[in-house]
Amino acid sequence: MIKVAIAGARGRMGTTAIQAIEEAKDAQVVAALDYKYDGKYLHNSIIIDEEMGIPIYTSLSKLAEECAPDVLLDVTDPDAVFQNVKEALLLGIHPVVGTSGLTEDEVKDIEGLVNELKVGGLIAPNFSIGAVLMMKFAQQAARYLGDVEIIEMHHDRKLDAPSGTAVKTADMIKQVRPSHIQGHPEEQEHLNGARGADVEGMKIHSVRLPGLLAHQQVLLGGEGELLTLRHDSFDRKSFMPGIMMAIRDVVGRTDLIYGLEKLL
Ligand SMILES: NC(=O)C1=CN([C@@H]2O[C@H](COP(=O)(O)OP(=O)(O)OC[C@H]3O[C@@H](n4cnc5c(N)ncnc54)[C@H](OP(=O)(O)O)[C@@H]3O)[C@@H](O)[C@H]2O)C=CC1
Ligand SMILES: O=C(O)C1=N[C@H](C(=O)O)C[C@H](O)C1
Repeated sequence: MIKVAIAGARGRMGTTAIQAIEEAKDAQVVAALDYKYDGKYLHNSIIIDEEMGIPIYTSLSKLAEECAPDVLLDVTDPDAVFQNVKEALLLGIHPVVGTSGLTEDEVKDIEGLVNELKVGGLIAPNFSIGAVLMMKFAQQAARYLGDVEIIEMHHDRKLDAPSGTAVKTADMIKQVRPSHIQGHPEEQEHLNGARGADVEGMKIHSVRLPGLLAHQQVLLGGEGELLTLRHDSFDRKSFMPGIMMAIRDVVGRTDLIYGLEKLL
């Protein structure tokens, strides 16, 4: 049985992940890591005092001592994730990270620590299999259609922009297409941000609206043609098969995996 602790258990992803892990035969949620509610319990998404449901800890070392998790699933926010992952590694707990907003330097630091401690970890900017396929297809297509714009669209409660998925997509495309200026070389922005964020000439546009969950379009233009790749997550359940795949994989690892596509 794989013992999982969840940081961010009270949140939207945390709540859905608890259900998915509890439904699996080979994994169980043993504790929640939080920054408040120490000593309380999370039961059916409610914080209670009685000893029922998932115990909440504000200290990962105390949590580790009392619950001995194999994995820490982090679905918190960009300010919390780096510290949580470092502490988990130092305690010998395998981190599975869904939280977006880690910087390139932070990912490098985590990789250094993973290699030094030989405690494997996994960071997935997107756990949805469909989104991972969309990113792979975009990478494949960008070999031939090298002018790319990414439009990512999310719910308006999202803290970070651009999304981790858009950053990872641009990252994967960077590996197969030479950096170059897109659009007119003398184009001018008459309103700041009109052309979006720039990654080696690729543009990323972030949309935030109520009603949306997680959506992305990759537009690849060529002479007289346009290829549009689109993925939509309509429910957070779309991320659960990827999360379970990551939890099962990471316990046998001593390296860092960045991107679920490495497991497909
Ligand atoms: N990789 C993927 O496939 C996916 C990744 N995500 C990412 O997952 C993260 C969470 O998303 P979502 O569930 O929608 O966000 P929510 O805001 O619903 O949940 C985040 C939770 O983390 C809690 N939290 C904040 N800081 C800490 C901390 N230090 N320790 C423990 N808990 C903490 C928050 O508490 P409080 O409410 O008190 O602030 C909140 O309950 C985001 O970064 C999002 O981008 C989301 C979907 C898919
Ligand atoms: O905040 C979200 O909701 C999501 N965040 C991730 C991201 O930043 O790419 C993954 C998914 O898009 C949902």
